[in-house]
Amino acid sequence: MISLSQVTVRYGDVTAVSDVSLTVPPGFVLAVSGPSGAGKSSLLWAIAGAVPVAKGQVEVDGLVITDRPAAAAHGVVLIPQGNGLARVLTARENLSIPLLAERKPNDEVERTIDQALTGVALEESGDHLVEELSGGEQQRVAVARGIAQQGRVILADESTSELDGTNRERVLDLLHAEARRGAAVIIATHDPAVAATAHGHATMAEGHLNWLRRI
Ligand SMILES: Nc1ncnc2c1ncn2[C@@H]1O[C@H](COP(=O)(O)OP(=O)(O)OP(=O)(O)O)[C@@H](O)[C@H]1O
Repeated sequence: MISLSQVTVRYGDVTAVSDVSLTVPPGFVLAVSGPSGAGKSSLLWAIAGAVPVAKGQVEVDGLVITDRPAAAAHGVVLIPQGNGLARVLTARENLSIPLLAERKPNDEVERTIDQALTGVALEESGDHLVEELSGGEQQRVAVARGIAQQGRVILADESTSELDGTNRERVLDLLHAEARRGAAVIIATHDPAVAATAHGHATMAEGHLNWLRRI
């Protein structure tokens, strides 16, 4: 369960997120849309513990989120805009880093990576360097890395923006499957077709959140 109460995020004089309260229970997908600069990424970063909260509180399943390492250890997975992949490592290596950090056995890590790459139809590309992959393929690697972590919260920031229709459907199916597994999922998106698949839909404007369809 993601619970935000009156969360504000500031960068100096800029208020990126203003007094946002929301809950996303396990099993639900929330889409957040809104114009560029509205505060969508900052909202996800706050939930991921990647930016400090100036006011209010973020809680995930009872844990107050204060920093990224604690949030990650608690199962808060961020699939960042721009993918956040190491370009000079292979797709497999990128997927393995968070899994090995969890000290999972090697054979389990390999199995999980195979499943995740197959899920995004990149089972043949695991040994390619990220910099050799197309933009859309890199985006699918980032999604596979997020899915492989089996988090309790999945935060997908524009994770379908570079995909064709087939791959967009594939990624949306994966994110919905994560929700059915029990994750609480938030997708930041400019794409109305993506938002239409979610259980709830909110928009952001100048840091404020407004519900179009409530969870
Ligand atoms: N690190 C930062 N330092 C200063 N200002 C920032 C920083 N990151 C974001 N901002 C500002 O905060 C506001 C919200 O940005 P944010 O990236 O959260 O919006 P967004 O809705 O995700 O935009 P986009 O759709 O373009 O990704 C913007 O005014 C942006 O310029």
